[in-house]
Amino acid sequence: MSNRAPAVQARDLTKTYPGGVTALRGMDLTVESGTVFGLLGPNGAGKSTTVKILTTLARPDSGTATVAGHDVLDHPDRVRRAIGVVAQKSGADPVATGRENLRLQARLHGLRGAPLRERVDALLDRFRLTDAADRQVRGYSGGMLRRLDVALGLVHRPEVLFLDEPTTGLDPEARAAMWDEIARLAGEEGLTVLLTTHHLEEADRLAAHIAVVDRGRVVVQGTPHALKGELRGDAVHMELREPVGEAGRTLLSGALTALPGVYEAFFDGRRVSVRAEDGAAAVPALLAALERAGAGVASATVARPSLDDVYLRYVGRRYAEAEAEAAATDGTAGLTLAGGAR
Ligand SMILES: Nc1ncnc2c1ncn2[C@@H]1O[C@H](COP(=O)(O)OP(=O)(O)OP(=O)(O)O)[C@@H](O)[C@H]1O
Repeated sequence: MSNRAPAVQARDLTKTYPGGVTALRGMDLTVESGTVFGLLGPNGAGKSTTVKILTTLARPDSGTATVAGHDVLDHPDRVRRAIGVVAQKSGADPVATGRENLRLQARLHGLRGAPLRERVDALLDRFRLTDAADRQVRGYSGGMLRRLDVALGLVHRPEVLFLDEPTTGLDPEARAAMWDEIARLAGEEGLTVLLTTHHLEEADRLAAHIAVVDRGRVVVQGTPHALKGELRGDAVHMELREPVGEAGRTLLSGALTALPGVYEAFFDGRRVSVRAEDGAAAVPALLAALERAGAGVASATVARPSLDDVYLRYVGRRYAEAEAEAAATDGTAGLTLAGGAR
């Protein structure tokens, strides 16, 4: 970890949109310089609103934030010079070529002549776009377009790069390639990357630190390893033959956690998840306890705790459930976990 000042610091940010939707309820964040930080949460958790405030596109109702040492409210122009922003939607001009897009961006940042050409060539090379440089962007694949977007965000050598859902809409191969690119950014260039994602696996793979966001605040943060490590033992997931009601859940929960070496039980429809000191050893007793309580079990699996289990532990519901809830409230198609909900 670096001993430089944090790249991003936010304290107690709140924001309620006109119409009464409260997006942030006391958001606190500290992002160390030179790291990849993941803001992880389901759709509607408040990630984009946080990024809008940190990139000076929105004002909080209360709270403070600094980015690259500059206060976002007092010195928005300094913040803008220090950051690169790659929005969810591409900012590239589809009828211009990749090179033209980069040249324009470089000119907007005051580059001219040889330094401009060198910077554009270096970025085309760095993001494997040299061969496609003189083709119109509208013919680019999803992966190429995302790489161009990141290159556009880096033209002026920002200290902090904001990546909003960097792999949404990419196929698995392009997503894996993008993950490599992002990992390289922080590793090689000392850049700080703040990425927002609702993709559990993405946060797990890329981020040195993760803040799990739910309903406008951070519920837990730490390294993915530490977060998973805090969950002692194994996760045992069981599928019941029938869903259980509220009263049944309390009863079953009591019966399960009374077993030796079993810590916690969570219910989600027909799914029951417990954490157990030794998952495999606990399964027979768990199955017997459920059968005794009249709940038949269709299947059981044992796994090491995942970020999904971390989410369940701190938020009290499954990640996919939170996504579905957000989609139902917003009317958006929020279920794009793409293999991440484990
Ligand atoms: N301009 C706006 N006006 C009113 N409500 C808004 C506006 N922008 C966001 N919201 C609401 O604020 C809440 C938080 O939204 P936000 O976009 O910050 O979440 P998010 O975690 O980034 O989700 P997503 O990935 O879908 O963007 C949501 O309930 C959303 O509907």
